[in-house]
Amino acid sequence: MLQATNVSVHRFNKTLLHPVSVTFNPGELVVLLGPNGAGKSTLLHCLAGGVPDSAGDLYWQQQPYTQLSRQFKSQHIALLGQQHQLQFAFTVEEVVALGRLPWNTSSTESFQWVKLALQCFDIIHLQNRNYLSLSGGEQQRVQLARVWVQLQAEKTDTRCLLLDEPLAALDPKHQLQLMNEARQFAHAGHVVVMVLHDMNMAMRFADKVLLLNEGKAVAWGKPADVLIPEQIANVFSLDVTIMSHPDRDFSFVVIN
Ligand SMILES: Nc1ncnc2c1ncn2[C@@H]1O[C@H](COP(=O)(O)OP(=O)(O)OP(=O)(O)O)[C@@H](O)[C@H]1O
Repeated sequence: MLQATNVSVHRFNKTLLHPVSVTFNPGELVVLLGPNGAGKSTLLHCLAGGVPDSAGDLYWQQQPYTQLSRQFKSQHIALLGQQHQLQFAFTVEEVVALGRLPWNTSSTESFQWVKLALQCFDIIHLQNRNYLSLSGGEQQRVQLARVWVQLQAEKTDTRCLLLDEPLAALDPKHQLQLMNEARQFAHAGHVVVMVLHDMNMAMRFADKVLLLNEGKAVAWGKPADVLIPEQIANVFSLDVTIMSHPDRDFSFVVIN
């Protein structure tokens, strides 16, 4: 369980994130939604423990972050931010293997996880390619594979995957694959929190949605309870209709 208590960020005389308290349970995929500048990435980075000037408290499985060793934290909590800067001509396999750095596992075991990740994110055919020569979407899949291997272990204790706009640059098939993979990982007993702009992906895949606006958490709950026309009008200034899928058990948002 990941618990944030009164987490806030105040910088340059501006409150980027007003105090927010929220608990992310194992087994749930949570989507952070909100307009540009709402504070989604700021909150996600706070959850990763990577915002030194944030206030409030963070707990992983009831333990304060401040008591977790760096190695334990990076074996249990992985963040994929929006930007990945890599200057060196590593191969795809080498970039994915960087995710194994927090682990002292044998190279054989590491290689097995890397191989699985290459299959899982459909990049096995790119394995020996120079990362810098890949397209944006291919690079994104490599980075997703890197954070995925960071959390893999024989032990089955709870882990936490934090993804900032992971669908950006992915084509529709790979978007769907990623959402299925993330949901499967969450439902296996882990915590998954991701920032998305796609309300329909949230409707379909999220167990819960946290809606942010102007640095404040404004709604929290099941997607169908949060993503209602009045709320969407207030937060996104959009006029929408919610429709049910004719054959499947989810609704979707149509912008009028
Ligand atoms: N270092 C900084 N200095 C000043 N303002 C900042 C800084 N970092 C972020 N902000 C501001 O904080 C606010 C929240 O930013 P954040 O990146 O969390 O938004 P977001 O909801 O993820 O937006 P987007 O959907 O555009 O990615 C924005 O108004 C942004 O301009």
